[in-house]
Amino acid sequence: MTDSGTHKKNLNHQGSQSANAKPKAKNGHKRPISGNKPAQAVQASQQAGSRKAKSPRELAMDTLVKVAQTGAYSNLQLNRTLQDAGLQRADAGLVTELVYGTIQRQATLDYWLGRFVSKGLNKLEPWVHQLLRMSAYQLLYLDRIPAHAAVNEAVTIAKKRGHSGISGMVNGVLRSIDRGRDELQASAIKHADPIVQIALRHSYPEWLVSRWVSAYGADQAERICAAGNAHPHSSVRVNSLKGSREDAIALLMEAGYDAKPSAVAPAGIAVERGGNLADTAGFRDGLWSVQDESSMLVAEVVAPKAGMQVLDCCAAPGGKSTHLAELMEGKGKVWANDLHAHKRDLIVTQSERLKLRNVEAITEDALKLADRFKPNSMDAVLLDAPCSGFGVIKRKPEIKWTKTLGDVSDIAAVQHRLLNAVCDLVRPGGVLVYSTCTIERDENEKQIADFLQAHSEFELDPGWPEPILDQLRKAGVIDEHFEGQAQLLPQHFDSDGFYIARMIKRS
Ligand SMILES: C[S@@+](CC[C@H](N)C(=O)[O-])C[C@H]1O[C@@H](n2cnc3c(N)ncnc32)[C@H](O)[C@@H]1O
Repeated sequence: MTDSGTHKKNLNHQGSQSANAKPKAKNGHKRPISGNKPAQAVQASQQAGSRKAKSPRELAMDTLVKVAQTGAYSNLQLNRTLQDAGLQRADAGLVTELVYGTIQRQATLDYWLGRFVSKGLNKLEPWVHQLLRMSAYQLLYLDRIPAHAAVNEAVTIAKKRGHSGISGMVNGVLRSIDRGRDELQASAIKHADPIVQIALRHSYPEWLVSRWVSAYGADQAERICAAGNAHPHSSVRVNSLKGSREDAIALLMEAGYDAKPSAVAPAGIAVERGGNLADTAGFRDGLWSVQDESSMLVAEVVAPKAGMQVLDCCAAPGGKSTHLAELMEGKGKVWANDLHAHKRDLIVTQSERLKLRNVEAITEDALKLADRFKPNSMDAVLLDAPCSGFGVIKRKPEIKWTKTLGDVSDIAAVQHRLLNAVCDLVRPGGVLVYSTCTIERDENEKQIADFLQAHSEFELDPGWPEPILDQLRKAGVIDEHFEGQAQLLPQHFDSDGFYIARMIKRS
């Protein structure tokens, strides 16, 4: 059983704003840094200098407070912070590491902090609580930040923001954590209840662990939790209309990326090292798109043919619509629909960048698509439904703290309505593919079982492309009983957790 919490990350940072201080995960991957624009950076840091700029740690602390208090997505809030501050790359990397890592590990951090904060963590001011979490994260999870740097910087922030009692308390608590470092390992947390133990070791809410233990067993549940704390690697999908995967790999390697063919997606390339993939010539020229490898399987499972009419009901920002259009060799039509008018532009921008002429972006509530299109008019319909998102926790760690059991049943009810609203658009003999980026059975297998029970005109279809089935079998995702639906867990390919069901409408 993996416990990434027992290994400290190798972070080369001396606590100052050093240029070579690039945070690294324990496996050598860097977290993607967004909002890092050198020209703006220089200008903004000059402006910031005259305003008494905040240190990277103070910026990280403020970001954590905002995410916790406003429910903002961590990636969006972090982008805003980085763009406003205009940090050098190394400092931006430190802020990124501290924000994601602290949110990821907050339950484990609170478990240990609770021992040393005598008045109780819930009595702390929000900024003090986040400062302690963030500093304990450095002490317990980041190898190359010297303890004195983590503690001193925390005390400096506490002095700047609070009274002397607070800075004294921060100093005392962090020094106690530092002294006990060898004992305060996630793997040292023992509890008679395996659910509580997994939840505390890997930092997840108990209700979520409990559901995963029921659905997948304790061993797999613990692997899911560990995988959700790993650094995500990047990946791109090659535009098959513009070149081969081999050519794209060669271009990426030339540009300094460590690129290799995806273990699961035929058009995918896994990228281990390098900068922002959306900031490459190949991306701008439409040679590739940035997409998770599990997500790339969805259009492959739809397996559309050139000339078909295909409807993507929930399409923005257009990752799967554009993939469908590529697989159709630019012929036929992909109707790329989304509820939100402002998201239509995202689909148009991607289609134009990829030079795809067979994507038509439309704006409609998918519940009303039956008013716009005739029954039996589509060769294939894709419902990539809104979902709880538990498959993408490693990219959006706050999901584990913000989503509730009530959210799961609410979104499952929406998915049920969406499936019922769009299924009549599939022609007899046509295909309906349902997918989510979650690992919740109520939104996946159970959703589809209920749908098939109510719609005897549909049946699951195991006729997926053989190269994909082969990889899924090798990874243990499916077995000889495969019927046409698969649940990828985040540990299977180190990619997102995804559910895909392919159904055929009987002729
Ligand atoms: C999982 S995301 C889709 C991702 C997209 N398929 C891709 O691969 O880029 C779900 C999308 O569903 C849209 N959505 C939510 N409710 C909807 C509805 N009732 N009708 C249409 N779209 C909806 C959201 O705006 C969101 O963009």
